[in-house]
Amino acid sequence: MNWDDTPPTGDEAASERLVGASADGEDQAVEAALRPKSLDEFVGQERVREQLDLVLKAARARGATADHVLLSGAPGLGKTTLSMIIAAEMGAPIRITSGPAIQHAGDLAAILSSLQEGEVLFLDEIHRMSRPAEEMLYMAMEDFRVDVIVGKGPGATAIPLELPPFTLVGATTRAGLLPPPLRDRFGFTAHMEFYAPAELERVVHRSARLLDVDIDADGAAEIAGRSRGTPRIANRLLRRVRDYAQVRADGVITREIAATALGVYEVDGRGLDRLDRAVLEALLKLFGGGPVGLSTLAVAVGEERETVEEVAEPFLVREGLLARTPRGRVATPAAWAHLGLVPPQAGATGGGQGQLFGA
Ligand SMILES: Nc1ncnc2c1ncn2[C@@H]1O[C@H](COP(=O)(O)OP(=O)(O)OP(=O)(O)O)[C@@H](O)[C@H]1O
Ligand SMILES: [Mg+2]
Repeated sequence: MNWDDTPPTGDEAASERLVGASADGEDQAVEAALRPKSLDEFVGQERVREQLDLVLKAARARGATADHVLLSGAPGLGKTTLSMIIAAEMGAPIRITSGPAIQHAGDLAAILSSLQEGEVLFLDEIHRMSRPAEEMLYMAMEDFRVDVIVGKGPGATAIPLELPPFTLVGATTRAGLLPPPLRDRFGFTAHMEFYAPAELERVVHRSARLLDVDIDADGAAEIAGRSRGTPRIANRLLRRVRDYAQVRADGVITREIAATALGVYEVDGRGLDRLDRAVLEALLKLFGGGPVGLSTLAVAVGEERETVEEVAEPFLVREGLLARTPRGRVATPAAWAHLGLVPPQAGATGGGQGQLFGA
């Protein structure tokens, strides 16, 4: 569970997946091209957009620098995109860095002292900043001032350094890991939710237009439905379906083309991929729907514990297909339905293990 020091194996496994939400190398250039440039272009997240619109408009009207903004939400929901939009809407330059890149307080001092007035400092993965840097940031955010320590030991002195007013935009996938003093120093916190299917359809249509891809309404709906509530995944699936439409069809993306193409890539109608389905299938077919311990389940699918827990399970839980209980992993009725299997008779539950059901 310690994401601060060692990246989990699950993270690595996630980056290879078509339905993984984190960015991988292949995505970066296209991703930049598909980024909305203004709040108006930004699809969905109505509440966040309206609140942010007010914050930015008010700051602009006062001729002031906008309040610090914290963006929290799962990977691929648009945090980096929004940070760039904030800068664009304020007509301000943006400096981009990340928590892990700031090892020492001195690194942060160097960045802060070189900011221009009104500049947006985007601090990605802010929960992974080092402790001393974090403490320096408190003062910088509140008083636009830092104390630069010169020298070591008893002879060390703190030299106060005035900073120009700037807007810190912090992004985190794990708001819960932020120390309260840091969280409290943001004037505005935007919590980004997973996108509704209709919103993802709009994302798909917009990206298709930018990529010059022909797609009909049903085709977009099919891709949206398999995108796990995440624009990054929607864009990635769209590109794979485009390839398929180009090579195996006339280039136009219809529902049938989208479904067949994503079938080739083993992304099912609900956005589950091979790993997700393997976990569900083992849970249902080998363990009668559970409860079964995580380790046992992981061995059954031939994966690491962490991979099952961090890569497959979060989405299965979110989708209401799997529950984590004190006694172990349990499948919900929706899981049986999704795999087209019949649950065991009521009353036959309890031990659960060793029963074989379905095909
Ligand atoms: N609201 C949106 N409307 C249209 N496209 C979006 C929206 N949000 C995100 N995207 C698209 O999804 C991709 C990923 O977004 P972004 O990089 O901003 O996510 P992120 O939250 O910063 O992810 P991470 O946590 O991995 O850094 C971008 O290429 C962008 O085009
Ligand atoms: Mg990002």
